Amino acid sequence: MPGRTSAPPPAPRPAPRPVPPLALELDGVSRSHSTRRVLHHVDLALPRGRFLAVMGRSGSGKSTLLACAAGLDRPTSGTVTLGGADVAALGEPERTRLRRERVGFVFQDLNLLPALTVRENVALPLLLDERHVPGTPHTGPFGRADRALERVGLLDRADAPPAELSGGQRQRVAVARALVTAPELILADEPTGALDPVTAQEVLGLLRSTAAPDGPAVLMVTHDPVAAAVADRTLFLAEGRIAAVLERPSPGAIRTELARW
Ligand SMILES: Nc1ncnc2c1ncn2[C@@H]1O[C@H](COP(=O)(O)OP(=O)(O)OP(=O)(O)O)[C@@H](O)[C@H]1O
Repeated sequence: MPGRTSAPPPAPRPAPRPVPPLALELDGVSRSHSTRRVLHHVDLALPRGRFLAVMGRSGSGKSTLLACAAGLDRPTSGTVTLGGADVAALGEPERTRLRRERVGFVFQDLNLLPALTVRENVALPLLLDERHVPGTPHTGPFGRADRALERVGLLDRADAPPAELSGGQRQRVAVARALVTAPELILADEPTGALDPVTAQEVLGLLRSTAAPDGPAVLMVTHDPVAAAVADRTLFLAEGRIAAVLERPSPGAIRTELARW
């Protein structure tokens, strides 16, 4: 109609941001030992590519949470979903395989085997997989180990025994070993507990860069506010319950929060 202006076309909607799949989900997880409740109804959803720190006083349930997340301990109630699989629904062989393929572990006591070279240690999770196909030198266990070692800056030490490396270098080897299977989740228990502050920052930087888009999620238990401040989010446990969750807190904010629980 003359004189009538037509309404402008609606602005295109921004495309929804893709939500990364969950690497780990805890839904109402409780864990008791005899009559004592160690975890109380813990809910947690950790998407791939995110870095979560778990803090709390000694005895607050951090290790129990980690063990339940890894399928190493069974919740008394609630469900743990790891890489889309309900852990309780799996038999022990499937659970072991799920852990080996989808989860990488980095612990304070490094568990590197002294009789093996650095390369062999990193390749071990692949060599233990009975279904593993040898592959070409590049795609086989040792080629993949070398690529993981390259990521942590230690390819030049691949032929050395772990004893010839510093503590920080050994912990970087442990990170390479955790990464070699391209897992969905890295579980780290006090990974910097035995390291000096500078070396600790190197290892934290590696974990931080690991939890990138398209990368695994990282769940790290730590007592160190400086380490926790590297994560996207810090969860505080108190007597087995989630007492608080902070987004990108500073070390100072973490100390303040810790003092409350
Ligand atoms: N197998 C078990 N049997 C009985 N009690 C247990 C068992 N495992 C853990 N507990 C108890 O559960 C509580 C939480 O233990 P957990 O190791 O999870 O705490 P934490 O926060 O990791 O402590 P820390 O920082 O000292 O490692 C503690 O009081 C502990 O004594």
